[in-house]
Amino acid sequence: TKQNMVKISPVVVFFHLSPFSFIFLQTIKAHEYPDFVKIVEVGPRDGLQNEKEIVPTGVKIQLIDMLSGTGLSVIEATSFVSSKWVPQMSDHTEVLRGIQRAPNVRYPVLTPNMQGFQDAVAAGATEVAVFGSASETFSRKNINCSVDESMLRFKEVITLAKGQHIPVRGYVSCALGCPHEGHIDPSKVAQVAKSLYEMGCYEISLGDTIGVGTPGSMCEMMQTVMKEVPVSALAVHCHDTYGQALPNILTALQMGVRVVDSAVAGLGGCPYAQGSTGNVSTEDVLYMLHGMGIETGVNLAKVVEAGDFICNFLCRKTNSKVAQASSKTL
Ligand SMILES: CC(C)(COP(=O)([O-])OP(=O)([O-])OC[C@H]1O[C@@H](n2cnc3c(N)ncnc32)[C@H](O)[C@@H]1OP(=O)([O-])[O-])[C@@H](O)C(=O)NCCC(=O)NCCSC(=O)C[C@@](C)(O)CC(=O)[O-]
Repeated sequence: TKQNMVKISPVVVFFHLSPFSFIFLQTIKAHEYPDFVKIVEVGPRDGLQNEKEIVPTGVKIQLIDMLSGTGLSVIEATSFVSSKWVPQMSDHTEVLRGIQRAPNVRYPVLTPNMQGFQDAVAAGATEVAVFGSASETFSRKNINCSVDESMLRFKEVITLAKGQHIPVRGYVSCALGCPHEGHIDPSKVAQVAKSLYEMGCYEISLGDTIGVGTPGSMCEMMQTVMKEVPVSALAVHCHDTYGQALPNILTALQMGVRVVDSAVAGLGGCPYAQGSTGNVSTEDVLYMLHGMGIETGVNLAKVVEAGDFICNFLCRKTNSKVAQASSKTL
């Protein structure tokens, strides 16, 4: 049963993967696994933003439309950032205007500042996300300003969004490590997450931008952040560089997280985080959750189809282990 899994899984996961197992086993307070987990699909944005060859707008639209028919309730569609910085997202307006919006699906877009927010709203955005960082160096390289300056920009965006009843999600990048600074103190993650939450972000997604975290560091970071932000408002966003994304997600679920970001076919990587590989794949997350008896409302086979579509276009093998396995067994 789910309850039994809660009892044994911390032992299995922490014993094998973390040198700090015993410390964390003492301190972790396992929650019962939830009946339902919300998946935030970030493939069309985080998945594609790092692609060197420009993906045609029609392909992006078709991918989003296919994902809209899978049962996903949130699909991050694009970002309203500078085309000079991220050319792949320069067709943001056309993408947002071109998709067939399904009635029960939300399509948030990234907006780093007022210009991005205004352009997004003009293109029809009804939900946005601001993205900060727990690393000072990453913040400068990613959005060209300090962490404190970014908070001032986000405050403006959030205030305006609130006035227009537009929900704002917040990201904290480098929550488990930075490509430039290495270790990031969990208290810094907690501080940025708290600021975003207090400014009015309804949900804070904690990003392991370069996929270096382990269940040990995830547990420590979550414990610190949960002192400042209610766990019901937290999501995890794991990249799979070191193959730790699923155990990290499982750890977050054990600690009460109920929202998981993932990308179809495990596409992705941040253009300002060299060496980081794709996001955890939506297919692998779904397979794990469904296997644990946790519902997501998402049809795995349809997500695999969407993954096939984009991988065929990119002439690339999927990063999803589940999609690879199912193509052999089907
Ligand atoms: C943030 C900016 C825009 C600041 O860019 P900047 O150059 O510092 O901006 P500026 O205010 O100095 O303006 C300079 C020029 O940029 C323009 N500009 C200014 N703002 C915008 C805008 N919103 N959209 C379009 N254009 C914009 C502005 O109009 C001006 O144009 P010019 O007069 O030179 O022709 C820039 O640094 C940028 O676009 N950075 C890219 C950030 C990005 O997309 N990173 C990847 C996403 S984050 C991520 O992947 C991590 C995440 C979320 O997935 C979680 C995780 O894994 O950790």
